[in-house]
Amino acid sequence: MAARMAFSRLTRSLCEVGRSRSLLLQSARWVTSASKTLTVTMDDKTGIAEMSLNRPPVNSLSLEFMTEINIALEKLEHEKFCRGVIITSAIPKIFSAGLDILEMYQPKPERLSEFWKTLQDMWLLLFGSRLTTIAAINGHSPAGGALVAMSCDYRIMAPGFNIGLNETQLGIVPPFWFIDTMMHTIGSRQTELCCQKGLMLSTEEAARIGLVDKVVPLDQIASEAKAEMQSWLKIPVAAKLITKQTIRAPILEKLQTRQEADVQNFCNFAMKDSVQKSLGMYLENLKKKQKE
Ligand SMILES: CC/C=C\C/C=C\CCCC/C=C/C(=O)SCCNC(=O)CCNC(=O)[C@H](O)C(C)(C)COP(=O)(O)OP(=O)(O)OC[C@H]1O[C@@H](n2cnc3c(N)ncnc32)[C@H](O)[C@@H]1OP(=O)(O)O
Repeated sequence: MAARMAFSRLTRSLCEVGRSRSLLLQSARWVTSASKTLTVTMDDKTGIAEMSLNRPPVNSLSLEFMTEINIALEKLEHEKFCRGVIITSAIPKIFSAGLDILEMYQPKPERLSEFWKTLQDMWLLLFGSRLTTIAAINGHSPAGGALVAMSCDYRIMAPGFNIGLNETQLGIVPPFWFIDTMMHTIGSRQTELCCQKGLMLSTEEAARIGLVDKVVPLDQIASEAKAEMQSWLKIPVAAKLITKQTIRAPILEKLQTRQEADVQNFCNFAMKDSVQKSLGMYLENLKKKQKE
């Protein structure tokens, strides 16, 4: 089943190489989508796209923001000239603060399930992408931010920031597919240590356990991400993609086959009084911290 899905995805990807050129294409470097919160540019010469997250103050992932990201990811996935995407942040010192906690705190039930479904879709698109994906982590990257980074093929991070799945610190549980993504990246023992304690690791600690692949100074992160991408793009595309899909298909399939149940579990869990109380206290502490 997994192999069949991987194969049909690959076939679809390769078929797209026959399609006509996008009308949006005007010059070597073009903007495929630009809004206040998301800019996606594509270099037609290299096939490298850059997706820059820009939702102040902290790039937290709201329903609308993730919808925008998903549309952009799908567009790139289907753009025949695109071969890789670098994901980074336009906000100084923050890659992404993870899920927008306000979406989970005192939510409207319908919106809450939509929110979760959109997050699932974002992960499925990114983790299952045919493109080579590199996270240029130029700021803090807790929880959902770490998920975005871990879903990429390669992570480059600047020193002075933190990354990790800190959910338990908020009194919430990292969903199984967050954990699976981390296990895929750093193995099960390190994942257990990191997830149970909700550790936020420094860049150097993250690099030591393989959560981050390369540490480079902040001012070199963009150029380093491009150089790294060039080296990935030299590998024969089909061989690289089939290898990626072989490794990732079972992990993707685990969520694909229980997406509905996962939405239901999440909504039930998030609506619990105890969880709402934890989220409320966490939000209050975040605000207090600002005043101190
Ligand atoms: C089947 C499933 C079963 C069960 C699942 C159950 C539960 C679901 C788990 C879901 C998984 C959750 C994933 C997540 O991503 S949860 C979010 C985790 N994120 C964090 O904990 C980060 C919190 N933020 C910070 O640590 C800092 O803000 C940060 C990013 C280091 C930046 O610091 P700083 O520059 O000093 O900025 P401030 O802290 O002053 O923040 C500015 C402003 O932003 C607000 N804010 C920060 N983070 C968030 C956020 N994640 N969501 C919403 N809002 C956020 C903060 O409150 C400030 O707001 P203000 O109004 O005061 O300006």
